[in-house]
Order: sequence, then C-alpha cells, then structure tokens
Amino acid sequence: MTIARDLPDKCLSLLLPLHRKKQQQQGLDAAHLKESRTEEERRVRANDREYNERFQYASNCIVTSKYNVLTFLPVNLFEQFQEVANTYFLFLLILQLIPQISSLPWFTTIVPLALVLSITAVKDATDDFFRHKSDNQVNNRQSQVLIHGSVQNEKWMNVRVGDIIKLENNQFVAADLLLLSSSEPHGLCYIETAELDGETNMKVRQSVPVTSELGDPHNLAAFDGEVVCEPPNNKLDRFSGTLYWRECKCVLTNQNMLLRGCVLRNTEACYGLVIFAGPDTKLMQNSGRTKFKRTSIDCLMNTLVLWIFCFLVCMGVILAVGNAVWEKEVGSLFQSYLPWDPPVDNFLFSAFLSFWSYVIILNTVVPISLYVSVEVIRLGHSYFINWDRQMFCSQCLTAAEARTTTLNEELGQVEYIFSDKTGTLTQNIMSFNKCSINGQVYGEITDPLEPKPKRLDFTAFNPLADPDFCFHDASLLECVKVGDQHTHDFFRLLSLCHTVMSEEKSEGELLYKAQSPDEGALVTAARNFGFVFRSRTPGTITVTELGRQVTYSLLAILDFNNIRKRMSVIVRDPQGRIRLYCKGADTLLLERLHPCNQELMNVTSDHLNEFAADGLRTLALAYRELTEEEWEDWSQSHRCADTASDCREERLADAYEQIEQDMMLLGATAIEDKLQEGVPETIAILSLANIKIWVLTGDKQETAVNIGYSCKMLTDDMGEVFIVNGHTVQSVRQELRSVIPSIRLP
Ligand SMILES: Nc1ncnc2c1ncn2[C@@H]1O[C@H](COP(=O)(O)OP(=O)(O)OP(=O)(O)O)[C@@H](O)[C@H]1O
Ligand SMILES: [Mg+2]
Repeated sequence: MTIARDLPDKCLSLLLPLHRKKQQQQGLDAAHLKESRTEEERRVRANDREYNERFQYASNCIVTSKYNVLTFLPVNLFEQFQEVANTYFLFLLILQLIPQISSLPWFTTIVPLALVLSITAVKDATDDFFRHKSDNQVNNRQSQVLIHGSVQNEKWMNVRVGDIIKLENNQFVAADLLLLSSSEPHGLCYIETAELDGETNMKVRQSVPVTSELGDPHNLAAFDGEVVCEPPNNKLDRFSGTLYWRECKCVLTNQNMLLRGCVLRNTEACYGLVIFAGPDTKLMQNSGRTKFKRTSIDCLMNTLVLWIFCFLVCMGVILAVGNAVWEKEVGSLFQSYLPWDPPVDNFLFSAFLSFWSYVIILNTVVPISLYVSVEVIRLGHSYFINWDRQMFCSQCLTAAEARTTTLNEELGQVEYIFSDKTGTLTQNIMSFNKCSINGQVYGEITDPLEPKPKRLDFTAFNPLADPDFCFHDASLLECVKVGDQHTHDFFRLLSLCHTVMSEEKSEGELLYKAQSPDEGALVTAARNFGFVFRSRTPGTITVTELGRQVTYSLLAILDFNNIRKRMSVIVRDPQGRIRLYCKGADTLLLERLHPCNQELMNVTSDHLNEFAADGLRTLALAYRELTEEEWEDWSQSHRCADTASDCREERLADAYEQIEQDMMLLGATAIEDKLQEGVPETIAILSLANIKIWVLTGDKQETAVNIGYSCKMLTDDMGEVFIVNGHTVQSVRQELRSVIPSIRLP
C-alpha cells in the first residue's frame, strides 16, 4: 500500500481535544464558538486568521504516535494485559502473596513476567519512538506562507486554515489547498497522487478563473475571498464548495483542490489557500486509528492457554478432592500429633486452600515462554524477509522491507488476494493496436504465418509524428492520404475529445501529458495519422490537421466518470459548425446512436467483440451535429445545473444525458496493455496454494475474461466459469443461487 508512506499509522484522537482546548484558553468570544464536533459546513476567509480562529479548526500539526512519556506506562500495560497469559501470571502473583497458599517464593513468577512485559514494552516504545520521529519530521517541514504580502518560511505545524501557501516544483503539498494561481498558463498545475491513491500518472488541477490572474504575492495578500464548503471527510475524489469574492460566486470542485500528500510536478510554482489542515485533511481522514493488531497465531495461543488453564483447574480440583478425602479419613485423626495451621479448622477449608496451592505449584504447565519464543521467531522472520534475494528488485535496487514484526506469520495464511488490473497486473503502457472505421477493420494481421509487415514510417508524411509510435497497417495511412471523410472524422475526434495537455518545448517537439494512458495512446495515434493536437486553452483547442492549423472553440467538456463511462466535447469549428464528439464504453454508447446507424452498429459490434476477445481495451466513437438553437437551449440548462448548489452532480449527469443522444457512429479503437512480467506464473503458483484471487477492472466483459485467461486466473480445465451480471444485491444473490444451488449466502 502506498497510502501515507511517509506518515505511518495514524492516531489522531489525542490531538483534536488538546488543540481545541488551547484555543479556548486564548479567550475567544464564546458566542462565536461553533460546536466543532458537528461541523456542518466550513467557512474559510483568506488571509484572516482572526476570523478563521473563531471556528477552532484543527491546526496543521499531526500526531500519529500512540503514547507520550506520561501515558506510555498505563496504556502499554493495559494493552499487554489483554494477553491472556500476562493476566494469568498477574493472577498467580496475587495468589502467591497470600501466605496460607503460597507454595513458591513470589519472585518465581514476577521475574519471568517482568521480563516478558519489559521486552514487549521496549519493542512498543521503539516502534512509537519512530512514529514520534516521523511526526516531528513532518510537522517541522518548511513551507512558504504568505504573510503580509511577503513569502516567509513556516513550519508545517504552524500553518493555519485560511493561510496562503506557496508551493514549488516537486514539493509535497502541506495541507488540503484550494488552488488560487499557478505559474503555468490558465492557472493549471500538475500533481502526482501516488501517496494518496497509488497512481503514478500525472493529474491536472486548475484554479478558478477569477483567482488565476492574481499571480504575484501582493495581489494574493490582498485577496480576501471566502470559501464555504463541505466539512472534513475522507472522499478523495470529491469536493464541493463555493468561493465568494467581490460580488462573484464560483463553484469549487475537486478539480480545484490540491490534497495533502500530493507532489507538485512540472509546475514552477503555485499558490493555494488552506481549507483543511492536519487531522482534517483527506489523507488523515482516510487513515484509521493505530489499532492493537492480533494475528491468528496470537488468537490460537490465547485459546490454547485458556484450555491449559482449564486443565490446570481440573488437576487442582482432583488433587483438592484427594486432599479433602485424606484429611477427613486420616489427617483429622492425627490432630493432636500434627495439628492444622491456625486458620484451618476443618478438612473442607484445608482442601480449598490446597486447591490454590496446587494452582501455584503446577503453574509451569502454562507455557509463558511460548510468547517470548514466538516474538523472537517473528523478529527472525522479518530479517529473513529483508534478506530474501528473490524479493530484491535489481532495477531500483530495493530489497523487501518488513515494516512490522507483529504480523509476519499472517503472510503465510493469506486466503484471498484483491488486485487492481490496470497498472498492477498490466504494465499500464497503452499502445494503439487496431481500429474499426465505418465498418472496416485496420491493424489486423490476417495471416499469422506471413512475415509481419514493416512498421510504418510516418516521418515523410507528417513531420510532427511521434517516432516511437508503432503501427503496421499501411492501408489506414492510405485512407487518410486519399482523403476518406470517415477516417478524417475518426482521427479528428481522437485529437479533440480528450483531456490531454500538451507541452511544446521547441517548435514541433510535442510532449503529451495525459491523465489516463489510454487517452495518451489515442491522441498519439491521431497525431501520427496527421491530426496533431497542438495546444489547448480553457476555451479553445488547436489542431494541425494534415498540415493546416485549425483552432476549434471549445464550448463544453462533458467529463468522464466511471458511471457514465464516456466523455464528450462540444466544439465549434472555424466555419461555425457545432459538433459533439463522444467516446466511451460500447455498452453505453451504442444505445445512444441514431436509429439510422443500425447496420454499421452491427458490424462495429462484431469488431468490438473480436477486439475484446483478443484482450484489447475497446472504446466506441461517435459524433452529433448540433444546430445553433439546440446548442443555445442545452447550454442554458447546462449552466443552470453547473451552478446548482445541491445535487449538482446528478443535475449535470442529467444534462449530459440529454445531449448525448442520436449520435452517428464513427468506429471503435482497440488498445493493448501488456501484462507485467511474471504475472501468469505468479498467479498460477498462487492458485496452487489455493489462494483465491479477485481482480477489479472496468474493462468490457469479454476483454476481462480474455485477460483472465492470459494471466492464468482462468484456465481451460476450470469446468464451471460463470458470469454474474446483476446490478442489485437481490439479483446477484438470485444468479449465484441458480448457478450453485447449495451455496450459502448471507
Ligand atoms: N478517457 C475516457 N474517455 C471515455 N471513456 C473512457 C475513458 N476511460 C475509460 N473509459 C470507458 O469507461 C470504462 C470504465 O473505465 P474506468 O477507468 O472507470 O475503469 P477502471 O476501473 O479504471 O478499469 P481498469 O482498471 O481496467 O482500467 C472503460 O471500460 C472505458 O470503456
Ligand atoms: Mg481506467
């Protein structure tokens, strides 16, 4: 897991109350104090600490350690006495302090117990020491805060909600920020979110237009906009809020936010307003408390110890009964010769006392040393993991690292593995492999026996081509050259309908920055076939079409999300025609086509199924001509949905749905994403060990099944591969029951 690599296990509960108390002592106006526990909305005014302090928002200081000097002893002892054996030995110790039953000197128990407790305590203390150290390191990192118009260095922990922070390239974001302005054009900036969600591709964030012009520190120091937004929560991909500034009101979304844990990339500098700090940041809200973890071996040992203890009690009972019988039959007759000790006055009480004495004498049957041995074995294991040569990555020169010594043996007892597909099983390097345009497939290698045709050379045809692009089917290039309208539209769509950013270092030397590698591959394909995406501004897209520069005005972007499974753009070309271009999953796109596409649709779906059966990732492409009136009508309802403060997402989805209708099919693309090295072998070995593997993917079903076969998740000798297609709990349950009647479901 990459979540919070530099910020180990989190425990925040201590920080909040302490911090809040401190602010209360500063004598703030009690009438303004809001009940912080039920924060319903957050109000933040830029550059106004006094105003923001009324709300007692958490500061940017984080605490992930479990103990401090004072709490260490009680908390740690409390945790350790949850171990059955430790409690048992404490109990013995108390028994031994009673002289009438004590049969062994008290130190025979206290020495081993003290030893076990102190070794564990030292281990816990060291773990926590490292947490303290990393907390300190994080809290003391320097960030540049804008104070009275000048940029000053401040420690991260001194940053407050409402401050404006300056970030430079490759710096970690210190708190959850609203992006205000950036050194890049149009208030754009790029971030890497690997620490948050494990994805290493770059993401784009954009500031709202009213603040993107602020630029220099003086303007920003005078900025006194107020943000009203949702309270702290753990949703990484969502943010809703509104910015009020100088009579204007802007809707804020996740697209405007830089979250703590991200790294700024490819951007010289940017400024952000702190919205959530410290424990309120989305990163920290996502990391649970540091819990006391117990492995299944621990549980087993605890049960064993309980059984052994029961056995011990039984032995004590048998021996005490023997004692009672003997005292009654024989002992009592010897009273004058060997009298009972003072408090004992009958044989039953004598038996009661001897029961406890036997519990003490026989205590060695409970194996306390087992716990120590297991701890030592775990420590040894963790070293073996660190030394394992087969887990050494020779490319990045890193060895495996056991970060905890408490959970190692669980590794040998894994039953289920949950994996993501793209980027985990596959390389996440996408290559444009085949396509279907107007019912015609390109890129197919018809005869596998014939030698593979040569890689196409695009340089003569198009000086802007990417030399790394690889395609073998010359007929597609021919179609473009002879001016086939469908082919031109197909590549025009690919060069317009995406969210890729381009960077042109020197004339003609283009570098695409794509949020999703699929899009990168498609835009690069269009580039090689003569439809070169050059640059974009918030309102335009510039494309070099077969050597001719064309600037489209970008009227709307209908974003992709994983429910819609498609994205569209609406553009106006220089002749004034308005078109909607849409690309997305065939399942959703094909049902939104104009009825006149029926024949082409049948052919294209056959092609799509063929592509999917080869394990390729497919997308269908379509367009729609819009009249000026249609556009005007729709843009009004879109604007209305976009500025709505409640249910904005649903309203936007409805608006998108309205316009993405009656489209004309252009074709389909197929992209290959190769498996990572060693994946099939690894999966085969894991399934030999009877480990069940689940893979998550958003691909087309046929593609997913095919990839399942190629990575040996599914094998030919699995007789009973079945597909469950339900959308509700009930229907899934129904389908599962019909396949396996004996299955037990909750
Ligand atoms: N940029 C895009 N534009 C249009 N449609 C897209 C885009 N990206 C994905 N899709 C479509 O949406 C579907 C779901 O994609 P999504 O990215 O949510 O899947 P995923 O969970 O990332 O799956 P995987 O890990 O297999 O990539 C895809 O199968 C594809 O058809
Ligand atoms: Mg995806």
